[in-house]
Amino acid sequence: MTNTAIPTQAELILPAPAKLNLMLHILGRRADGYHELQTLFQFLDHGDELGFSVRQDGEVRLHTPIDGVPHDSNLIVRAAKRLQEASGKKLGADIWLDKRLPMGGGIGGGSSDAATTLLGLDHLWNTQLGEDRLAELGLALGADVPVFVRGRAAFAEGVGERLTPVELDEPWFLVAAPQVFVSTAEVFGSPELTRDTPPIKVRSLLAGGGRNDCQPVVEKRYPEVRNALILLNKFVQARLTGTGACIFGSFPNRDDADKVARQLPGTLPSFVAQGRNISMLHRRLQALAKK
Ligand SMILES: C[C@@](CO)(OP(=O)(O)O)[C@H](O)COP(=O)(O)OP(=O)(O)OC[C@H]1O[C@@H](n2ccc(N)nc2=O)[C@H](O)[C@@H]1O
Ligand SMILES: Nc1ncnc2c1ncn2[C@@H]1O[C@H](COP(=O)(O)OP(=O)(O)O)[C@@H](O)[C@H]1O
Repeated sequence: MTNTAIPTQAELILPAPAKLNLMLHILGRRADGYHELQTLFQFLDHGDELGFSVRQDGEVRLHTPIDGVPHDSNLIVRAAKRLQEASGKKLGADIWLDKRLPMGGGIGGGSSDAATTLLGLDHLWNTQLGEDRLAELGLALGADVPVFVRGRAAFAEGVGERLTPVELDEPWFLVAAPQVFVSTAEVFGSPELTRDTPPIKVRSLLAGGGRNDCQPVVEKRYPEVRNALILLNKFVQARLTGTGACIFGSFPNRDDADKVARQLPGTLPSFVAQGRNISMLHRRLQALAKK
């Protein structure tokens, strides 16, 4: 397949997969206002794609702008510059992005782009920083970046930085994207948000259960999300990922998920993808390391 967003001269092309929060509990609020969470992350085999080439002049240039996101605020550029600082490398990069994931949807596109940039440039610049340091750099960019750097499905605690890898089933998911922007800050700032869910052990979670504590708040404040949940719930148990707006349901095989996708209205864009315990990014990097 040709990729028009990424030119053939790119030295390295890597995926930036989406994630789902299969459950998300809010345990409390810290002194700095951030919320303590317990959440279960799994990757999808669907995502953005990034192309990278080394520049000798030290400049970082993203050639595919995102509407509404200034060049230097893009998480890709911020990740590249943090890596330059931390590694002391004088090299730069030309970067291209094929944006396929809906933005601000709770499926982690921006965080995943940042992690792919950290790992892609770590490879091309040969920084030798190691995964722990890269995850630390990622955390400074966003709470969801470390799980993408580690690349293993995980039970996350704290604000998402304490990760316990888990082995989950890998079902097919139908992910639908209500056409509304949900503000993460608004959801966490809502007086009606449940903030006192008791902590659970990863073992009991894997036995089934869990919910998304943000869902009632988002359903109440965003009718587009509530209506999409009502619709998808006619076919499968539907749930919010992160703070939304995306919702998902799981299926034992691709055909069943596709059948439901075909019955959704054109006003509710969706995609079908398989859950993955090892991210596509890590699979690709492992394959490169073997060459
Ligand atoms: C809750 C999750 C679950 O995956 O939601 P999604 O972004 O994926 O939907 C993430 O951890 C989101 O992390 P992150 O992406 O870093 O959050 P930001 O957009 O920076 O947060 C915006 C605002 O939400 C609040 N916030 C965010 C995360 C958190 N654990 N507690 C909070 O109180 C803070 O007020 C923060 O300023
Ligand atoms: N490379 C990027 N891709 C997507 N969003 C980005 C990027 N860089 C910065 N952003 C900003 O981050 C916000 C959240 O993006 P995203 O990661 O897609 O959502 P979520 O955190 O809900 O999963 C966007 O609305 C945008 O303003």
